Amino acid sequence: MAGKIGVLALQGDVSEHIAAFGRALGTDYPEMVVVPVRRAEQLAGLDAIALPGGESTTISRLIEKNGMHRPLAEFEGGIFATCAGMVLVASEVDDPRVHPLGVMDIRVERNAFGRQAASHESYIEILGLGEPFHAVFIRAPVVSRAGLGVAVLARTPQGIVAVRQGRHMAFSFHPELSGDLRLHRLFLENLFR
Ligand SMILES: NC(=O)CC[C@H](N)C(=O)O
Repeated sequence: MAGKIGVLALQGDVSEHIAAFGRALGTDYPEMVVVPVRRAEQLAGLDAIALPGGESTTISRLIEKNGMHRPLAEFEGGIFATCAGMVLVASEVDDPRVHPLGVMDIRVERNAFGRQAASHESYIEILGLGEPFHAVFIRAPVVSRAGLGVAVLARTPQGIVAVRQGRHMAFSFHPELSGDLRLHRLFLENLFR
């Protein structure tokens, strides 16, 4: 199947997302490519887009500056959002500097793990995966409210850390950093089934 996955390339860990999706497509989707996306026109023809980790206030500002808020909010493909990306896909965020896209019915709290646990790694259970997942949290957000149409895939004592709504998935942690591509594969299966 030919097709394209975009990675929003305004700020954040863009190259890690490009590499991880490239590997996840591997032999299962050999004709698909991964491309960086910086302008609204580049959204046309994408099957999905990844919103990377980084600084959500900065990415939000750049989305506005590049006229991409509405095109992203209306994007019809799947969205794979990690960390700052999870903040951006929300419908409600605790920080007024972020103008979220409202594509998932979730409320998100930025930097919700407090100073001690701000950055840490742990194995967590995720719905749909047989074995625990090595999750890398870096000043991670949590979901404090998930709407009725949202499937909660994982939670920690601090709150919900993985969600799916239709074709979209969002994670508090960074699946693009741990070398485990099961969540990328789950996303692709969910997108193309
Ligand atoms: N690693 C990350 O993406 C951190 C996200 C950051 N705390 C934010 O809300 O923008």
